Amino acid sequence: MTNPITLASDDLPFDVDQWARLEAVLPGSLLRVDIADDAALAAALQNAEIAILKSDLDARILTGPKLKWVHCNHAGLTKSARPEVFQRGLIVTGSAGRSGPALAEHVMMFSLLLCSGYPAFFEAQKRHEWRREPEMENLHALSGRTMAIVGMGHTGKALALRAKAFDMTVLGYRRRDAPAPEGVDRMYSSDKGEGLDALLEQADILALVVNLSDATHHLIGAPELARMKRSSILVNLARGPVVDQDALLVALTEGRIAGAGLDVTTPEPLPPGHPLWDAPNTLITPHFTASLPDRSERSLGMILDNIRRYRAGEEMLNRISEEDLWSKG
Ligand SMILES: NC(=O)c1ccc[n+]([C@@H]2O[C@H](COP(=O)([O-])OP(=O)(O)OC[C@H]3O[C@@H](n4cnc5c(N)ncnc54)[C@H](O)[C@@H]3O)[C@@H](O)[C@H]2O)c1
Ligand SMILES: O=C(O)[C@H](O)CO
Repeated sequence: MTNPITLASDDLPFDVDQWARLEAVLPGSLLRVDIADDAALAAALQNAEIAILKSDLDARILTGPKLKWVHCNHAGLTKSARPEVFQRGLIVTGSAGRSGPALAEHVMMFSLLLCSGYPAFFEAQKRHEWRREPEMENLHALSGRTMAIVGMGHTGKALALRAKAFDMTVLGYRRRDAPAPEGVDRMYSSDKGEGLDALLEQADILALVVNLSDATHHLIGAPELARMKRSSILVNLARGPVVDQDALLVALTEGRIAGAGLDVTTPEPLPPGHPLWDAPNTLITPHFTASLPDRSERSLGMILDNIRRYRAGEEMLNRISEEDLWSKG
């Protein structure tokens, strides 16, 4: 069997042994390309049937007469998964799930810090003050409270298990109606005609771990924030535009919700003068979560499995569907 010519971007996070394992399944047909070299990339795309990339590259670049499959080593693809790519019949896959447990921990970190009033304690500590303000006493343990999860993919499922281990009630929201994953007390789905209202109304923590697509752009805006409890907290690990950030800023400033934990913003980086930095009870991390020790191995495993599936004509892992399209950005 001849191997398809496969372009692999040199910036993939693989060590020598991992590169050798990739080369071993594609003997004599792997083109390693310096992604910063536009001419080398364009030339390689003329011959390649498969492109394995670290970055979520712009769909306009991803053209070649023989190109059939593009893999981007990111979970959320918004630049490559564009309408023109699907019109050209390309298969697009990503690495969703390579960081699921770490993202779930980040949601738990924001939840614990915000519900335990940690930002105010930390400010007091920096001033060397032993301080118990009345509002500091109105703090909530996670146990017995409700975690509502929007997006029940790799991260959503990992988060459900962690929230359940904290004795929380766990609600989940996804597109398709299917049995509840482990740890989820009640699933809601758009296929059953259910909207987000039940989650918004019951959530103590509303966690966004969903793809950004045309369907989820500004999924949480002023009407949704108005339905949330005043004591609730919004956590966004997905992508900035899943939230209408202007509406969030108003809700935080007016005390419509009690706080926010944001690993993603609009734009990124968030400019130094942006008012969101100073929003009440808001924690911001710079799209940066802790890494799993086997993160690159998880990526390589998905790529090797998908090469096998591609050759066998089987359904591929993490294939982006037209429903996942983000055509506005
Ligand atoms: N903050 C970070 O560093 C970071 C890292 C990785 C991923 N992410 C973001 O988190 C998202 C989730 O990551 P993952 O690895 O769990 O991906 P995933 O693809 O496994 O999960 C996403 C889930 O969202 C669901 N979904 C999509 N559109 C929906 C809709 N309209 N309504 C309900 N559910 C919908 C999908 O069906 C899927 O189950 C990614 O898409 C990415 O945007 C952020
Ligand atoms: O989608 C991902 O993999 C992370 O957010 C990094 O962009």
